[in-house]
Parts: sequence; structure tokens; C-alpha cells
Amino acid sequence: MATRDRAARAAMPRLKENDTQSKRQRTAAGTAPRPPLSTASQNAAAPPPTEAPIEFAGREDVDALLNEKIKGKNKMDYKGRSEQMIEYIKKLRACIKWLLEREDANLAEIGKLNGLIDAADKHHAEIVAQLECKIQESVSMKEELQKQYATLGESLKKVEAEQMECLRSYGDEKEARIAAESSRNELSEELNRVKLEQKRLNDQIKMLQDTNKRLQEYNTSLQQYNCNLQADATKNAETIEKLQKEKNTMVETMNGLKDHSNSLKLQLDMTKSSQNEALKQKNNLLNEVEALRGELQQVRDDRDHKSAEINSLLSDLGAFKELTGKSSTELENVMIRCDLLEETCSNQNEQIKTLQIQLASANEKLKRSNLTTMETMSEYENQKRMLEDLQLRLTEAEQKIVDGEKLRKKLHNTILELKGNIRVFCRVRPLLSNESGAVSYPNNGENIGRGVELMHNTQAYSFAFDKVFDHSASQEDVFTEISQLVQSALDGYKVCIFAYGQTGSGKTHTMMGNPEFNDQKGLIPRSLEQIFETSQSLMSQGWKYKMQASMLEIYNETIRDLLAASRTSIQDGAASKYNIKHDSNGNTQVSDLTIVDVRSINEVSSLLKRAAQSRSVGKTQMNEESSRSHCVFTLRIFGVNEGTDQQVQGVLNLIDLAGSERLNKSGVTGDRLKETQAINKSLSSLSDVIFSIAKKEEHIPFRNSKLTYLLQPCLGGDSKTLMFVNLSPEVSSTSESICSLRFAARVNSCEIGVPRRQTQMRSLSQG
Ligand SMILES: Nc1ncnc2c1ncn2[C@@H]1O[C@H](COP(=O)(O)OP(=O)(O)OP(=O)(O)O)[C@@H](O)[C@H]1O
Repeated sequence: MATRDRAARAAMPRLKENDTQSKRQRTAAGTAPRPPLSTASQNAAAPPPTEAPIEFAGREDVDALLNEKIKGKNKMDYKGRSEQMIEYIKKLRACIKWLLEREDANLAEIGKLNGLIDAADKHHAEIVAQLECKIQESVSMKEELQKQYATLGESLKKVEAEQMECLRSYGDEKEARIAAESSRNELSEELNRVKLEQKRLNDQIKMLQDTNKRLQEYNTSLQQYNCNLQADATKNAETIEKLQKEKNTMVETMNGLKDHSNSLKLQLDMTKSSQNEALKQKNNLLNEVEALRGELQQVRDDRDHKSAEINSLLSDLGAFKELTGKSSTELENVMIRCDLLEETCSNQNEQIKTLQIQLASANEKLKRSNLTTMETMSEYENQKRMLEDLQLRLTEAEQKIVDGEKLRKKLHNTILELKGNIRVFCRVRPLLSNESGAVSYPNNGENIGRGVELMHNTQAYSFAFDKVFDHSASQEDVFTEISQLVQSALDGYKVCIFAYGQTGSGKTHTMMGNPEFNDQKGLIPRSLEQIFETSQSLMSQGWKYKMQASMLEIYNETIRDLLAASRTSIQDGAASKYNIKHDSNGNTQVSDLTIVDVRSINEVSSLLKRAAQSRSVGKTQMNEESSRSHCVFTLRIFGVNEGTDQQVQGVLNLIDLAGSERLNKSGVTGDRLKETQAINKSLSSLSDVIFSIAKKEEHIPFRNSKLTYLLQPCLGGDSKTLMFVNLSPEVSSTSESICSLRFAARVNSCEIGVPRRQTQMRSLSQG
């Protein structure tokens, strides 16, 4: 069969090859025109053409050649016929040659193709052998698989039997497991409960340990801080005292020198006037001497004249005596006259001598007064130089004091900045006449001035803060402690001071006091006075300040503008205005809130009066008491130094919080209950915020109340915050006081971050 295929395949290419060949030749004939085969017959009469090669394109040409007929011009044209015959024979020969060539080419092609077919047959035989091997393998594999299938069938049967067994035992086990699981659930619930309890206890322990650790650290840092502060304060006080003494001495010396200089000036003036007098006298004397000299000359001339006269008279007399012998009386008269003249002459000589003596002594006096004047002048110059020297030293000493003060301020600020905590001061108000006290203070140990102790149900409670003011502390004492903090608002810090405590514990007294009386003024009026005074004194250093004040009240979570111009707008406070917004710099804006530019302390005083009036109007309108609302006074300070172009922007927030008493103690109902709940909500929001900050939680719930949202930049940012915890010392308030103190202690341990000063260069901010 294979041989038959091969023969058929060998025959097929041969025919194909002929076709291909003829096609190729036809294509070649198509592209290159060739002379027609009947050329000879057509040109029989023409002379025989030069031998052109005869080409065949294929079978058609051969058929055409075979069908060609030999025709003469007539039957007798043998010559023409024989020529055509010769031509035809030539063509036949060429055709036979072409056919032979084609036969050779075809044979060569057939040989090549037969070689290819043999190779393909060989390859085919190999593939067939491989396939047969594979088939053998598959058959043996199939047998193997059939055996395995049989074995697996048996195993499956066994497994099914086992599975049935297992299902039966699984049913039993399931029941047992359900029972075990229920008991396990019970146990795990118990375990979870125990774990939760353990976690809670661990947290509590950890918290206590943390608190303890922080308290210890805080205590150490406070001790360190205290020591440093005390050392600084002592050093600064010593330096200031020394500088003050030096300044006083200098001032005294300068005053003495000034007196001395004044007396010297007086003396100099006197000397000058006496010198002028002497000069005048001297001139008079000189004039007199001149006159006397003239007179003397006159007298001398007179005398000479008289002497000449006498001589002439004497000669006349002698001549007369000799010649005429006139009477002796006449002679005597002449003699008397002569004597008189001589006497006058000697008198005048005397006078001249006296005058000369007088002149010499006047000259002497003049010389002496000139000398004294010179001495006085040089002494005056010395004194003047000394005075200038002292003034220079005084300026230097004053500069040193200013520098020392600056350094102290800087150190103080650095300490506060490093500490980063909310500072807490405690103030205990005095007992009223009918009250008995439960508060005492440590009188030895490290807590002097910082500790406060309470007795409650025979148990003692001790607390320590940054400072404790007992009942005897005056408004001024309290202000002295916070004046530096207030001062830093002028330096560009945000400062927030708030008073916390139960009703009647002295918050309003501490914050506002009675501005009408000097010794009863609270922190707000005192701070404002200090800020205005300092801003005035800083003008000499090129600082110019602009201040803006606002004052609001938060009552039942509603803001009321205490500086609004009219009563209506105060009532409007209940509407949806007064939205609180904070910008990226931590500055707070309350929409529609009245902001007043204040230029003097008098303006602030009238503002405070206005606010107090608004509060009392609010009180009667809403039937509330002062203690039921939070009162927030804000002073914004914008400072620019004309010399250095430095700009600062500080804020001072002074807040009198609502009373912090608990509901069960107040025992109130109705509107008062609503008020108390609102107060408790905002104060508990305040404590939530502070404790979240203390725990460094990611989310601080500032937005939970208006108060905390308003204070957000002060509590959660870079401001300097101080809390006053006010206490009522009477026994009945002890439990409320302990609550306040516990809250204050936690606040005290709260780190809110490092205070940041808001300052920039004017050119930058304006560019
Ligand atoms: N340190 C003090 N020295 C003298 N008197 C004080 C002192 N502290 C408070 N008082 C007086 O105690 C009374 C209650 O004080 P104050 O009104 O300031 O308390 P409060 O805490 O502001 O109360 P409320 O929460 O009701 O506003 C006032 O008469 C006040 O003058």
C-alpha cells in the first residue's frame, strides 16, 4: 500500500511540474513578446531572415507547431514549400531539443523529489514505530490502572465502611463536644470576666504607677525648678540689690556732685560777677589812675610852670633886688605864694604816690581774682568731667539692671516653656465670722508655700501645687505671682488664666475683685494696668501696641456678648450668631462679637463697668446668678517695633468659670437643674479635654462644649495656661474642696505643649 502511495505521489509532482513549467513559460512569454511561429510562412516571399532561436512556452506552442500546415503559393511552388518544410523541420528540431531539455530537468526534479519522499518515508516510519511503542506503553498503563482501580474500589468500600463507623462515633462525639463547648463557653466567659477585671486592675495599677512616676518626676523637676528658680531669684535679687545699691550710691554721688556743681556754678557766677566788679573797679581805677596821671602831669606841669614862674620870679626878684630894690612885702608875698605852690606840689606828689599804691594793690587784686577764676574754671571742668563719668556709669548700671531683668524674664520664660505643663495656683478665701475652718498649710518641709491640707471625716488629704495662697494673701500678692505671665502676653504669647472652684470660693474676687478700690482690684484690672504701663514704657524702645478687648459670657451653652452696645443685641445672643472659629495660627474669632479698641486704662475701666452692667441685665432677664455662667475676658495685643520691624501678637484670656458644685449637693430642680447640668456638662467637657491631653490621646473632644471649643488654642496648643483653684475653707465645703483639688492636681500634671511666641518681621508679613 505504501509503495502504491509513493508511485501516485511520484506521478503527481511530475504533472504539476509540467503545469508549473508551462505556466512559468507563459508568464515569461507574456512579459517578453516573442516572434510568432508562423513567421516563415507569413514572410515566405521575403529573403530568409537571420537565424533567431525558436522558443516554446508550452504544450499550446507544440500543438500549434504540430498543426501547422505547409502551403505553397500554388500547387507548383515546390521551392516555397521546401523552404517552409526546412523551416518547419528546424522548428521541430528546436521543439524536440526543448522537449529533451525539459525531460532532463523533469528527471532531475523527480530524482530530488524522490529523495525527499524517501526521507519523509523514513521519518514517517520512525514516527509510526514511536507511536507503536507509545500504544504498547498505554496498553500496559491501562492494565496497571485497571488493577489500581480494582484495588481502589476495594479500599473505597473499606473506607465507606470506616466512614459509617466514624459518622456514628462523630454523632456521639458531637453530642459530647456540644456539652463540652457549653461548659467551655461558660469557662471562657468567666475567663474573659477575670481577664477584664485583671486588665482593669492592671490599667489601674499602670495608671497609678504612671501617675506616681509622673508625680515623682514632676516633684523632682519641681524641686529642681524651685531650687533653680530660688537660686536664680536669689542671684537676680542680689544682682539687682547690688545694682540698685550702686545705682543709689551713684545717684547720691551724682546728686552731691550736682549740688557741688551747682554751688560751684553759683561760686563761679559770684566769682564772675566779682571779677566783673573787679574788672569794672580796675577800669575805674585805671580811669582814675589815668585821671590822676593827667592830674599829676597837670600838677607837674603846674609845678614846673610854677617852678619856672618861681625861678623867673626869683630871678626877677634878684634882678629886682639888684636893679630896683622893690619892697620886701611884695617879695614876701611872692615867697608865700611860692611856698604855697611848693606845698601843693608836694601834696600832689603825695597824692600821686597813694594813687600809685592803690593802683598796684588793685592790679594785685585783679591778678589774684584772675587766678581764682582760672582755678575755679579748672575745678568746674574737673567736676563736669566727673559728673559726665558718673552719668555714664549710671547709664551703664541702669543698662545692667535692664539686661538683668531681661535675663531673668528670659530664664523664667524658658523654665515655663521647658515645663510645658498647665500651672496651678490654689487660693483659699478667708473664713467668714460664723464659719469653722478645715484647711491647714504645711509649715515645714518642701511644701511650704505650695501645700494645702484638708481634714475630712477624720482623714487628712494633702495636695501640692505651684503655689498656694492662704487666706491672708492680698490681691497684690496674688498678682505679683502672675505678673510675669501677664507680661508675656505683651511679648507675643497666648496667655490663659482661669479660675475654677465651687460657688462662693472667691473666683470672681480673684479675677475681677472690686475695681473701685485699689487694694481690692482683682487680676483683670491689675493685668490691664500692668499691660498699659509696660506698653507705655516700651515705647522708648520703639514698640507701639494696639489692644482690642472683648468680653462674653457662656450661659446654658449660649454665648452672650457683654460689650454689645444695646440691650437688644445682648438678648439676641440666644440666636445662632457668635460662632466660634479658629484660624491656622490658633487665633480665635467669635462671629458678631463686639471687639473694642482700647487705648488707655480708663477706657478699659469703662469697658469693665459696661460688662458688669450687661451681666447684671442678663441676670435679671434670665433670672440667674453670676455663678451660673462662664465669663471670658479677652485682650488681643498687636505690637510692632518701629526700629527693628519686629511684630508680636499676644492674647490674654482671663476666665471666671461657673461654680463647680455637684448636682446631688445643689439639690436643684427645673431651670436651675438645667443650668447646673449645662455647667456640669461644660466643666466635665473641660476635664475630659484636659485628661485626654494628659493621656496624649489622638482625639481631644474640644467640640463637646462651647467653653472647651473657645479655649481650644489655649488648652491644646502653644499657650501659657494657669489655673486658679479657689477653695472655701469652711468644714461644710470640704468634700467639694477635695473634688476641686483632685481635679486641679490632675490638671497640674497635664502637659499641653511648649508655649510658642507669635512674632514675625513686618516686612515679611507685609510682603
Ligand atoms: N481672698 C478673699 N479675701 C476676702 N474676701 C474674699 C476672698 N475671696 C472671696 N471673698 C469674698 O467671698 C465672697 C464670695 O466670693 P466670690 O463671689 O468671688 O466667689 P465666687 O467663687 O466667684 O462665687 P460665684 O461662683 O458665685 O461667682 C465675696 O463676698 C468675696 O468678696
